[in-house]
Amino acid sequence: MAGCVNSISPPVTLYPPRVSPSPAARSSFLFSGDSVHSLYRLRRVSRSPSIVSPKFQKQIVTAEKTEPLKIMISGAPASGKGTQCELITHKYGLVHISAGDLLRAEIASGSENGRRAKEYMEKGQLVPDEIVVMMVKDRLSQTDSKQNGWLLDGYPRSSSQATALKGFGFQPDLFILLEVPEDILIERVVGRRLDPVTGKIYHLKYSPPETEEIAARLTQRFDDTEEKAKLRLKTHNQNVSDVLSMYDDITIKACDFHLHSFHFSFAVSSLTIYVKQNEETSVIIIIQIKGTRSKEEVFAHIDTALSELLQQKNSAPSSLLS
Ligand SMILES: Nc1ncnc2c1ncn2[C@@H]1O[C@H](COP(=O)(O)OP(=O)(O)O)[C@@H](O)[C@H]1O
Repeated sequence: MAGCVNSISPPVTLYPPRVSPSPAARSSFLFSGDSVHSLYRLRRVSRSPSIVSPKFQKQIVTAEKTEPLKIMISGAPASGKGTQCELITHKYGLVHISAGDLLRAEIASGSENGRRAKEYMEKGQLVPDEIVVMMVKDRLSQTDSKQNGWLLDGYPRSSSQATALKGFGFQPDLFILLEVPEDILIERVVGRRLDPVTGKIYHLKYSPPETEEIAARLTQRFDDTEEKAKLRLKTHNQNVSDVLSMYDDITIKACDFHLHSFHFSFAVSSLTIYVKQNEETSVIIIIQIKGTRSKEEVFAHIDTALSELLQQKNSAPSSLLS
């Protein structure tokens, strides 16, 4: 890989000169049209190459006709993933697949894998790939996920998990990363409670249960103590850059195959979007959102990105790529 990078001049790889993308393709990447950054970005894009090569255009068109949305969401413990997943699945009808929930179900089943998984979860460590990867792959392969699209929560947490899933042919359209300061996260985790009857999540201080009856039956996740939350946070911080760098690997691989690759990034207040594209992977967009904002504000950012993406996928081939 390193040899590959060195052998190609980065500016040539990332920004081959002077071919403008179509207006439709340009606008499809604008998530916040009124900001200075977006204008800057528009200029960057308009100096960039045609976003897709003719050969790749055919591949995208095919994918758009047949494939529903495929989203990955990542964030530290209590960063608001659960809340955002609920809002996303409610609006977009995606199948929510949480690696943590799959593992907890495995523990509840009493299986050997569940027993082993719990040992790692109690230490706030990643459960080994040989348990997690097939579990997630099997769930993604089920008919509902294939038909309705999926929202994969808490996976991948390492580049090896990302690579494994890619090997099975699962690539996301969008990668969402929720970022929240650590002190807030710990407070959120320690006060978090679950109502086992309704599945609703409460916080003892910020969203307390409505009645005494509910309060009496609330449970706490075994790994939601301060000590374990700190360990999970440490693991998350160690792994997140690894996962994000997985997209760099993809871009590097593109030059291995002598394909076009395309990459730019920009920031709009709390939202950062990176777009990388190559012939092998289609378009992957990473949005980093500061989860300290209200859940409505965070969702508004995600919603904008998803609507744009969906529109792009559903566009007639002629309007998207002409
Ligand atoms: N993709 C994964 N790979 C390995 N272990 C995982 C994965 N997802 C979840 N786990 C394990 O399950 C635990 C709980 O995960 P989750 O329910 O997503 O909560 P959190 O994100 O708050 O840690 C993690 O601390 C980890 O031990």
